[in-house]
Amino acid sequence: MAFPANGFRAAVVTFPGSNCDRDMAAALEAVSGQPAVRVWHGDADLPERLDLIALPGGFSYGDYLRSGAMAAMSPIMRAVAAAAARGVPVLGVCNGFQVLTEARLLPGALMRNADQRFICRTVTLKVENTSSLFTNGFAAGESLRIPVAHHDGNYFADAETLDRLEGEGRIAFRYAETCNGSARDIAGVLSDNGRILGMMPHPERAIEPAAVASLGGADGRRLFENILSALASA
Ligand SMILES: NC(=O)CC[C@H](N)C(=O)O
Repeated sequence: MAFPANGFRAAVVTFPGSNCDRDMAAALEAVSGQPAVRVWHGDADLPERLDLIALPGGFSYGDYLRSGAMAAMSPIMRAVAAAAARGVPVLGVCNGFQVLTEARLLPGALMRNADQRFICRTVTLKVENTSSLFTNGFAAGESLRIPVAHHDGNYFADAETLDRLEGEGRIAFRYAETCNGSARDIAGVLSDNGRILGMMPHPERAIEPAAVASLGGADGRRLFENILSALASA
């Protein structure tokens, strides 16, 4: 994929208990051809000139207190918030989504799944937003097959916030069938400027075209391709 002179530069943050950071870095490298910079939660600063910050899945701080609550207080999250305020795109997947809500970079909260069980399977998502840098290559209403693996994926926000998110086109994805009890079947939400995406499903586990559907398929790859093509044409 063509990309401007300096090449695509993404950072992947690792918290104690992250377990999808390597997969996220591998996915970014597979799609962009550029190695991702690995950043530790205790770092005070991010590398310069980033095109994307990825907060990966996992069980940061053992999910103690609430999933993502302690990671949201990590030194690196001050730098992430500052970069996001400058418009640097941020992708939070699963635990990364939990961290983004706990850090108040996205509205709402991820509660325990409605049936109290850990859910680990590939689900069908319906694409709702097609204008953000993460979703621009999808068709409205398109179905994607992406794996989920979480016990705290039950998205909650008050009715007024949910109405606002819907009115502003900030629901990125919905579950095609009920998954974890999420309000209005929300699987992913965008920030008001569309440059922060939090989603429970794992696109980095669905990037290998050769993989059969039971290994995740390749629909997640398209999300990373969307980011690259949006940035390349910006
Ligand atoms: N795969 C993950 O990121 C797990 C997220 C989270 N700790 C949960 O189980 O809810």
